[in-house]
Amino acid sequence: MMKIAVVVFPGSNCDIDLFEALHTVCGADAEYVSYKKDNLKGFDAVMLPGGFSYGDYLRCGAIARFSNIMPAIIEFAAQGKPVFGTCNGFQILTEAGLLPGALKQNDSLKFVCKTVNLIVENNQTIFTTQYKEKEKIALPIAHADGSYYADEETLAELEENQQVVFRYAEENPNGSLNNIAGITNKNGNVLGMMPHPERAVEAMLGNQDGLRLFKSLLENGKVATEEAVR
Ligand SMILES: NC(=O)CC[C@H](N)C(=O)O
Repeated sequence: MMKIAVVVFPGSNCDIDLFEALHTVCGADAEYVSYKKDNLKGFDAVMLPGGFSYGDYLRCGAIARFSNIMPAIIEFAAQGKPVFGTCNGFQILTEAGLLPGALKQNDSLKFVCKTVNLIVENNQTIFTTQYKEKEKIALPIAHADGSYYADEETLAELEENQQVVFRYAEENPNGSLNNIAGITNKNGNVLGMMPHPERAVEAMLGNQDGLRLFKSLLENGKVATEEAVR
């Protein structure tokens, strides 16, 4: 079974949701890993939770990116192993240079907390095979800095390589360019997204649209990891 690291930074507040989605709901082998650690030995995938790491001082994710654990995450990603970041996790991945572009303050200059519709633009990533192509799903968002920005050249490249995985459907809640809600790196093994799939995994709570993201990874991730180390 895949072993998944849930990295905890000072100020993370979605780490428990992420852990429970993996462990309790999916029955996966998940483990909390402190930002103080300097290695990811024995893990097959790494997940960065949402929250307010270092109180969002300077810029969201800008301080967390200098944590002890980051060189190990960068190396892990370079080996082609699965790395996932939601919300603040996405911000940390862009700050660390593992994903292109940046997350700016929402156009409204307000914190936005609601459920939005998304289109699954790429269901061929290791994180999305259980969705249908162009499927419309609903996921919660909760952020102040979710406006995706990249220069024109980078945007064109993202579109051409099918790196845009999730796009806001009818309504763009934050001003993201090209309605981008989630992207992968060129290799497809690093996914960052502003919406929170871990908050939509239980029928009792009214939405299970996030569940298939974790199930996709659990189904495909082990293969991806084995291919990466070969
Ligand atoms: N839920 C989150 O991870 C929020 C991320 C970040 N603190 C923001 O407000 O943009």
